[in-house]
Amino acid sequence: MKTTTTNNFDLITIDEIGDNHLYTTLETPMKKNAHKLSDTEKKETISYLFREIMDVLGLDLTDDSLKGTPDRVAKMYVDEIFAGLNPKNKPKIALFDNKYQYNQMLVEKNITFYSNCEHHFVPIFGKVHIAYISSGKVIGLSKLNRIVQYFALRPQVQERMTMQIGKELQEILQTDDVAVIVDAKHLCVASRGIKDDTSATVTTFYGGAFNNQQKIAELQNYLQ
Ligand SMILES: Nc1nc2c(ncn2[C@@H]2O[C@H](COP(=O)(O)OP(=O)(O)OP(=O)(O)O)[C@@H](O)[C@H]2O)c(=O)[nH]1
Ligand SMILES: [Zn+2]
Repeated sequence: MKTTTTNNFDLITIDEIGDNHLYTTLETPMKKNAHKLSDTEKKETISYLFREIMDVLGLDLTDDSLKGTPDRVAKMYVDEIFAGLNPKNKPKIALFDNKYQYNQMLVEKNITFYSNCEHHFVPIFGKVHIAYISSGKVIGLSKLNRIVQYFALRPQVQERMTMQIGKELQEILQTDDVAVIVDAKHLCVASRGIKDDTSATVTTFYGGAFNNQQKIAELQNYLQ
């Protein structure tokens, strides 16, 4: 087991857990060879299995409204709401030189995201706010949204998604000076279980210069 320390976080790299898991604490836990099936094969299998679930629930799969649902769900999982599980869908990032030497924080706020809770497979949704200070490169604004979507389109927990976005941006932008704030509603809390539809969950990632009360206060000011 290797331990690496970056910013405030201890990243524990666990090389092998059991027979078929290979992940770090920051990565979405994936089994080995997760992508050896083609997208078509994944959809065929999911459709078959979802049909079984519907059948067990007693639904009439000959009904014209229900009969296409297994295929719809399979397509939605693979092509849409879980597309971020497949590295081939990672966005291509355009960086530009910071020729204008803009040296203050850039804040992209209110990025809408929809994800799904990995414990219950029901939606998590809300806003992501991102800030960074350039170390020489600037990123195309829309790419910030695309990075958020990539990590959101997986079964998630909010803490991991927040960290994944923050670490990815630090790597791409070659700077520690990155902040990520996620403000989200969890339908597993709102629509079932405890059924609290007023609470929200806030998670933060403050790297480098953002580990500073003044910087955090400045950022909070822009978010009001
Ligand atoms: N920390 C964290 N917990 C989450 C997140 N999404 C869902 N959860 C929680 O995961 C927990 C799973 O708890 P369990 O007791 O195994 O599941 P459960 O019996 O369905 O729990 P209830 O939701 O309390 O009915 C619940 O407390 C959820 O609220 C997340 O993003 N982060
Ligand atoms: Zn949940």
